[in-house]
Formats: sequence, C-alpha cells, structure tokens
Amino acid sequence: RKSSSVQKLNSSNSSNSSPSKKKPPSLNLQPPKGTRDFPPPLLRLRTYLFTLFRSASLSHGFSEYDSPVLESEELYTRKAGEEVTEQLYCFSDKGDRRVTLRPEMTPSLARIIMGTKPALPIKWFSIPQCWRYERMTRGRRREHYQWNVDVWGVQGVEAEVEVISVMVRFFTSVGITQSDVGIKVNSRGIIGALLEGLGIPEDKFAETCVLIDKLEKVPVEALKADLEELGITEEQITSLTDVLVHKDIEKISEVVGDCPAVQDVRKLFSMCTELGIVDWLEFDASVIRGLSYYTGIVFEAFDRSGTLRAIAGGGRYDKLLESFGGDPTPAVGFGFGDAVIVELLKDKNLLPDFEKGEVEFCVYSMDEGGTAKAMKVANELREKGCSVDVVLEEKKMKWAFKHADRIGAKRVVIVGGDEGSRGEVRVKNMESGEQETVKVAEIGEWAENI
Ligand SMILES: OCc1cccc(Br)n1
Repeated sequence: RKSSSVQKLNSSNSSNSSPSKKKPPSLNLQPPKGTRDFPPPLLRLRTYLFTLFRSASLSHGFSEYDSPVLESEELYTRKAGEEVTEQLYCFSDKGDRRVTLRPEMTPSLARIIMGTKPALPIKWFSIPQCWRYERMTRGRRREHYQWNVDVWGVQGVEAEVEVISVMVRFFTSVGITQSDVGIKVNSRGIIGALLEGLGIPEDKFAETCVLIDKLEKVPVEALKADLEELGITEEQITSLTDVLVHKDIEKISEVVGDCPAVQDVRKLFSMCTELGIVDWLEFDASVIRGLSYYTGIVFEAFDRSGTLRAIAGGGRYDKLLESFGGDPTPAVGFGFGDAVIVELLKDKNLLPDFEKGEVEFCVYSMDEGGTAKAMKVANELREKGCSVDVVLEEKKMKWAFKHADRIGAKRVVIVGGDEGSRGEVRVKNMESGEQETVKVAEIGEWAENI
C-alpha cells in the first residue's frame, strides 16, 4: 500500500497537468526493490540491536572487523545448490569482472585470514549488510544485516560453547529468556554417519545435507530430480528422515554408535550444563542448516512459540580454508539476521519505543536576532558533553515547546527577554514543567550537577 503522500503526488501528476505544463514523471519514492530505508526511528532500533550485538561480542573478547560489500563472484561458486549461492546479487563491473554483493560474510572472513594470516586463535565479529537477488518471489527482502561471530583455530567444542555463550548473552540483554527461545544442536558428523550407513558417498555429503535441509521446507517431490541426480532413493530419504526426528542423543548413539560426533555433542552439553546455559539447548537430529561447508556441530536458535523462522544459525566449518587452497584450520561461527529478531521482540513486547529521539536540551531565543546567542549557550552545554538542539528560526514560544516535545528534549533553555538582560536564562523541565533561572556564566557547571 503506497503511503498517502505518494498517492497524492501521483494523483496531482495525472489530474491537473495540462500538456503545456507537463510535469516530469514523478520520482519513485520507494528504495530499490527488496531494500529498506532507515529513517531516524528505524535507525535508532537498528542501533539498539547493533549496540547489543557489539557488547555481547566485546564482552567475550571478540574483535570487530569489516570488509567490502562487493566481492569477487568466485568466492561463492561452490556447487552445492545452496540458496545463498543460487541467489547471488552478481553482475559484471565496468572492467568486465564478475563481482557480487556479498550474500554472507564467512567466505570474506576466510579470504582475509588467508591473506593476512593472523595469529590463531582469533575471535572476530562483524555486522555486515548481506544481499541476495531472488527472482519472482514477491516481497522477500534482498538485503539484511547479519551479525557474524566466529572463532578460528580452536579444535575443541570449547569454540562452539564460546559462540553460543555470546548468543545467549545477546538474548539475555534484550530480555529474551530460554522460555522464549531455544537453540537446537546437532552434528553433521552424525548425519554423515547416517549417510555412510545408507551407502551415500562422502563426496556427495555436503550437497545431500543442503538437500535434506531444503526437504524441511518443500515436499520431497519438488526435490525428486535433485535426489535422483545424487543417486538417493526415496526409501533412503525416508529411512534417513525417520532417524533424524530423534531429539535424544542416546537414541542416536544406538544408531551411529559412540562416534566422535556423538562425543562432541555430549561434551558440548556437559560444558553448557557447567556454564549454566544448558536449558537454552536441545539436541535435535533434524537440524542440518543450509550451508554446505558445515562439517561438525551445527545449531540454530528458534522461537519456542513456533511462529517465526530461524532466528540465527551456525556451526563448525573446518574445511572452508582448505576449500580455498589454504591450510587446514578449525573454525566455528554463526550468523544472526536483523529481521526475525525484531519480529520476536515485537511478539514479546520487548521492543523499546524509538519513535522519538532524545536530546538533553533545546535552546531557544525569544529575541529577534538572538540565535547566535542561543548557539553560544548551546556550546557551553556541549562543552559539558550535553546533546543540544537550537531553534534556528524566529519562532513563537509555543512553537518552540512543541518542537522540543517533538524532538524529545528533556529541557528547554530560553535565551533573551528579561532574564537575558540580567545575564540569565530560563530553563523549563519538559517532564515536570518546573522552571528555574540559571546564570549564563554558570550554565556549564549547572548542567554538570543536574
Ligand atoms: O538469509 C539469507 C539471506 C542472504 C542475504 C540477504 C538476505 Br535478505 N537473506
């Protein structure tokens, strides 16, 4: 639904435009398809989330990194049928190079590590905007911000526990508890043992996982051709999915034995028990995740009400660097998008109101030509670290108070008038309505003590 202002604009273009006064076609006011504008209220919400993503990461000693949104297409040409590589926002640039807007951050991280060879282990995080180009599917977004948290160089499940701890800390910081959200845990090693048992060759393992992940979303008929291409029969899929419904690691170990993958899962649960976050976790053999490069434990955060898509997901991907020609390097990480979490916070009534900004002072000159004086008072306050707005035009007092309310000013400082002639200003507290007089020469000191 177009907003009323756009409708008005379009109607004015069509109704009273005579040929002689033909107006230029109206500008499309919407951002490009699948993208979002962030006017101040939405950017305040985004900043709220990013600030808490950052503090959860920094509190665990993670370092922030970034890289270009534009990458070489070759970084994502793995042939495993993943959505993320089939929907690249790719193009040929003016130098005829094949490039793409990044669909995820992990391959860029691998590129940076291969190129700079930082001392391991590293604990890095980033909040990149990631892109996809979906044809046909109407209405799905083409960009999102995805918080990435990764540990490189740690072989043990301590790395998985660490990144899950970061995620739990974020959830706690926005008021989400383990009764709102759970984290399903599985291992590609378990799935691999099951596939081996079904006689599916190791080199088909990654794309089979991607296919099984898709099976959760589409009927098996839709993937029949892909399954046949992989030489997987419907019976094999049925017997596989019959096992994947298990939510009990003991049941699974009866099928695949006490293999290293089962031991890893057990160790992760016992460490999280000791850490006190195990009630966020549950084993679920059906969790696969849609990225081909996971090699070990995988996990995904879900809303226990079952109404939303996965909130976040991650896992171990020990072979990614080797797949780029690098040295074998253990790696674990997760991606956490900025869309589902907002839906969850809305559902749980945990979304703060960002409609208005906050500013400590609005300074207003009631005298004509007094704006520079008002600006000088404002700077005295800014010297003390205050956020200060100044009314920049000659306005009536009533307008100034309305404006102060609109911008969320806590206090209005009125410059000029009788107080002005005595070297004073009047300050009105917008919440309590109280007024007080302050000497201009002392306003900085005064501001430090309110
Ligand atoms: O979750 C996959 C994905 C990747 C890029 C952009 C968007 Br929106 N979604």
